[in-house]
Amino acid sequence: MITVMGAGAFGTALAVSLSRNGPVRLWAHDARHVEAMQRTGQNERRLPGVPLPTNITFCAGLETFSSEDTVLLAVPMQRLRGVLEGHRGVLSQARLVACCKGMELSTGKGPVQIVQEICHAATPAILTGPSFAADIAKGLPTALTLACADVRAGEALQQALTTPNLRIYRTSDTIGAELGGALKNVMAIGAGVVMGAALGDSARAALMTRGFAEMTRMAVALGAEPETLAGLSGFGDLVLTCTSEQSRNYRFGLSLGRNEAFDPSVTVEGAATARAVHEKAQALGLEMPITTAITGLISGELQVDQAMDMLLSRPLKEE
Ligand SMILES: NC(=O)C1=CN([C@@H]2O[C@H](COP(=O)(O)OP(=O)(O)OC[C@H]3O[C@@H](n4cnc5c(N)ncnc54)[C@H](OP(=O)(O)O)[C@@H]3O)[C@@H](O)[C@H]2O)C=CC1
Ligand SMILES: O=C(CO)COP(=O)(O)O
Repeated sequence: MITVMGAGAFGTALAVSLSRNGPVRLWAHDARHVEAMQRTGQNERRLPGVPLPTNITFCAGLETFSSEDTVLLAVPMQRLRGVLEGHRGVLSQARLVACCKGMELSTGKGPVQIVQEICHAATPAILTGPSFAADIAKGLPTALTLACADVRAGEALQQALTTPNLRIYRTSDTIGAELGGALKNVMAIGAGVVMGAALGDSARAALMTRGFAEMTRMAVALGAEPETLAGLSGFGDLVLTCTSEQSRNYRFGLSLGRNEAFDPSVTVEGAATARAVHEKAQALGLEMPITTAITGLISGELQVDQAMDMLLSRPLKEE
């Protein structure tokens, strides 16, 4: 059976799609949320307007969990460690598929690394790539990357998680897959700033292209294959979230660029991740000027014109 931990927009959308293959269990950390989903047949809090199929069951505990189960971890990045530590006993030997995108602020680690650290005997994997929860929930066609270092387990997960609308590609490069998803959110905030400040489509294309160079530079320095970054989990998701107002990271950037307030209850993974990436780049001695500028914009230490001056006045170099 598949258990999805995290009843946010993404976990709920994955549960809806996977329920076409068989029964799915959807876990939420808040028992009142579980009760509301049972009562209304919808997740009004995080994915309103989507009827939840009857073969999705809801729970706030994992009492009936079997170690044969596959678990999708669809909680926000900065909450992943706490969720795993709270359920270490039951999850210790499961197949654990991280579905979150980001880098932990306190450690600079990605989701697969955190799963490995806490649940040593589990099989860790990550499901990532360009996919808005609302699109998946509507049954629109979507392609994702499943990364698992254990090739056999990766093949089994690829089969189990493919649905008529969800096409899954596989790789064993978990480092590349998790970094692609983390780093593209930082660039999506930057693209939003560019458009919010009316700097133009050409500037956004420049940011995406040079941002992709930064993403690849860091990922390769940390052991990723450059091909992974060029795939769905990197380039694919960068394109999606730098160009669509469905992206919360992009919308957050739009408000920064317009000097407008942004609803703090909305999950914006790129905000904490920008800081984590900036710190890691400094520790590794990597040049990541766009990430530095975006981090300064998010913290309020830089205004848009200062960030632009900083980027445009850098010494001229080869592409
Ligand atoms: N939405 C999307 O289109 C996509 C999202 N993702 C990724 O999925 C991950 C989750 O995002 P998403 O579902 O969109 O986020 P949402 O903001 O929709 O939901 C977050 C969920 O996490 C829950 N939560 C908050 N704190 C905790 C905690 N301490 N323990 C357990 N659960 C907690 C929230 O509960 P509560 O409501 O009670 O606060 C809520 O159910 C992110 O890393 C995101 O990047 C990936 C691809 C697409
Ligand atoms: O990662 C996503 C799409 O692939 C979702 O993006 P946001 O978190 O910016 O909404």
